[in-house]
Amino acid sequence: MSKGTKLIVVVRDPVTRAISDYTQTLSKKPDIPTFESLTFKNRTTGLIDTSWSAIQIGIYAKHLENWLLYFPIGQILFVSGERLISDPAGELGRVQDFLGLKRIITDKHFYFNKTKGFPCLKKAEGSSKPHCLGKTKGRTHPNIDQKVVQRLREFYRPFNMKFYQMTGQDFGWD
Ligand SMILES: Nc1ncnc2c1ncn2[C@@H]1O[C@H](COP(=O)(O)OS(=O)(=O)O)[C@@H](OP(=O)(O)O)[C@H]1O
Repeated sequence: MSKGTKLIVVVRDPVTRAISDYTQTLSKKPDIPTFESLTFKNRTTGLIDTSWSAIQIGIYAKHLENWLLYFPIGQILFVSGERLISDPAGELGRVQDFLGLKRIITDKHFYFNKTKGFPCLKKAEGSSKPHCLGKTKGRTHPNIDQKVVQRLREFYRPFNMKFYQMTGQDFGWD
């Protein structure tokens, strides 16, 4: 990879990310254990299983430490997955600026689709029709035991703080 390569990384709340990841696996393998049981090495002590990829991927600060061995921070853009939903044009504005492109994609390209519950394109490329992402994006997540969610929030907090500090951005995941 060229030294000047620019990287764009979309990050979202690691707890929601883990549940989303699990939801995707569940859709392909309905017989897998529950999210709650996969989360812990030891549920009684609350020890999280960081070898489970759904959990591990969300420890962004650790991954960033490794990437910084190869790329300067200025070559990496961190896109907020939450803002990609609440303000897609704003977030894509940052992407276009980062890539040195003219801001061609703006608010006027999006509308909020109430059925999908997400922003969609008013016109897909090369078509005059609106376009939303497919059924595999924006799935309903299973209900997860709130105590497990809370334990995961606690687990991720220090890593999130470190990540905000490293990127100079507060993603507001607390
Ligand atoms: N506009 C729009 N429409 C639908 N979905 C949207 C959109 N913007 C962001 N998202 C969020 O993207 C999540 C899926 O993206 P992933 O990165 O998990 O996709 S991938 O499976 O890795 O390709 C998906 O996560 P889930 O909600 O868990 O399905 C969405 O929350």
